[in-house]
Amino acid sequence: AYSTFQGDYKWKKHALTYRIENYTPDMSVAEVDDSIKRALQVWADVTPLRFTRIYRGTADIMISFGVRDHRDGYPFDGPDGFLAHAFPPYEGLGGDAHFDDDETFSYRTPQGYNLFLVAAHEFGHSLGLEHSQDPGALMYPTYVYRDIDTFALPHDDVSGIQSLY
Ligand SMILES: CNC(=O)[C@@H](NC(=O)[C@H](CC(C)C)CN(O)C=O)C(C)(C)C
Ligand SMILES: [Zn+2]
Repeated sequence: AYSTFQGDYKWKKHALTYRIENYTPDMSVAEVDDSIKRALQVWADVTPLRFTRIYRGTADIMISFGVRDHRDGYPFDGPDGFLAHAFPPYEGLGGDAHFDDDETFSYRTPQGYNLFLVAAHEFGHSLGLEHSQDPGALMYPTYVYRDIDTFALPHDDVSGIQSLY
C-alpha cells in the first residue's frame, strides 16, 4: 500500500550525508542526536544506504527545527496539526527535513511527539517514499505512538523503500 513520488524521485548514490543545523529546547543535544541517528538507521538497516553526519556545509539531508514561516514556502501551523515535513530527493531543498518547534518533541516516552518516530517518517520522504494507506505503516499520514524499544520497520515500509533502493 506504499507509494513513491511521481517521477520516482530517488537518490542516485548510496552514501548520503546529513547535518543537524539547530536544536529543539525540548530535549538534550545528545537525545536529539540519538533520535536522528536511529531514525536514519531504520532505513539503512533495510537498504544499501549509508548516512554520514557532517557539521559544516551542505549535506544531502539538512535537518532543522523551525516555527511558522521558516523560509521554505511551507510555513508551520503552531502547536499540533502538522508536526514536520520533508522534501523528496532532488537538488537543493530535496531531502531536507524540518520539524515544527511549536510541538513538544520527546525522547523515550509516550508523552509529546516522539522525535525518533517523527524523524523516521520524515526520512522516508527524504529518501523518496510518499504516504501509505496501510494504517500500520510508518509512512501513514497520521502520527501514531509506538513503543520505540520494540520498534521494527513495518513490512509495507520495507517493501516501499526496497522498491527504490
Ligand atoms: C498529530 N498530527 C498529525 O498526525 C498530522 N500529521 C503529521 O504531522 C505528518 C507527520 C507525522 C505522520 C509524523 C505530516 N507529514 O506527513 C509529514 O511528512 C496530521 C494528521 C494532523 C496532519
Ligand atoms: Zn508524511
